[in-house]
Amino acid sequence: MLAIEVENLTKQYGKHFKAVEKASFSVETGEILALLGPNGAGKTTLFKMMTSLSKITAGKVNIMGYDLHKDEYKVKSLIGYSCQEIGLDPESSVLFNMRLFGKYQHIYGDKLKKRVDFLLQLFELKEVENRKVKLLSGGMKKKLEIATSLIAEPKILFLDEPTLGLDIESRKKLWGYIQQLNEEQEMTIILTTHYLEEAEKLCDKLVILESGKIIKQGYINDLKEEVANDLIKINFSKYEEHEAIEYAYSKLTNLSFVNEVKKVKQELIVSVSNGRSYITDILDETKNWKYNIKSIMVTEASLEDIYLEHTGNYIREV
Ligand SMILES: Nc1ncnc2c1ncn2[C@@H]1O[C@H](COP(=O)(O)OP(=O)(O)OP(=O)(O)O)[C@@H](O)[C@H]1O
Repeated sequence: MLAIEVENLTKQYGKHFKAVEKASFSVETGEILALLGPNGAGKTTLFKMMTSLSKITAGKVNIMGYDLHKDEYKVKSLIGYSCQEIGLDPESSVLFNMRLFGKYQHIYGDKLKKRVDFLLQLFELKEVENRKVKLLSGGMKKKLEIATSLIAEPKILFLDEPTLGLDIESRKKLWGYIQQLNEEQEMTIILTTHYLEEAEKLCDKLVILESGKIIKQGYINDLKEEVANDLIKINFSKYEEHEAIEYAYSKLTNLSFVNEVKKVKQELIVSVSNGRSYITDILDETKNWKYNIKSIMVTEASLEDIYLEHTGNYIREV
């Protein structure tokens, strides 16, 4: 069953600027989808429209078969939304914030107490339940943001930059919680991220957004297969980089087994059908070059290569 269906979703600010333009994609129940894109691509705007926090200019959102426009109340009962601006009160305790968010969502009494307790255990926040939010670490705050969005037992979870600014250890821990929610509770999850590693680790599906438009989408495995080629990445010494890249580019594009050569910043990326078997041919070719090669590496296509293939740029990670 489709959990999320978005059709031609558009957000216009003012007369001419479209922050999101005709976005269409879908997510099956139990899948995790990543919306990937640089700053200002329109990820948050898309999320806000899908969660009815921002008015839709044009297009449609269906959540578990319910039209957001016609059944807003029902849709809201099915989703949880976690973002930085969620509005935690920094001067109050973890417990107080959790209970307050429960009340916002019309959950009271024993039911609220049990749910809050369950979530604090799940996210290992029980020990700090009486601590003021302003005294929590970044990782704890992120966990609390997610926990508050889960109080009403949503079927679909929206996570806006769930691990932004966290160190890699805290990030990995949060990935564990997200996977647990997905696997144990069959929760459908849609998240925005700048981190390719995050999308690769967690997600089944990918939507790449640039300047408000979807430029590529699909299952990560299919997208990797599309890139199909292995990539041989060549770097040169800094002082002769530019000249060397131009020279190597002209030489490599003439080799019969090379499918494509791309110049990306200080790197040459050579696509070949079977990198491992051709690496010696490439090394032979480079023997006579007068330029110093700093490194030469064979890799299988990664999410970064998929991103590069479709955007022509490495994603700017922050
Ligand atoms: N209320 C608004 N009025 C006018 N323009 C806006 C408004 N909100 C957002 N924008 C613009 O819409 C574009 C998309 O912004 P959005 O916050 O959705 O991007 P994003 O992909 O989430 O970026 P980031 O990763 O930096 O959060 C940006 O150019 C932003 O400046």
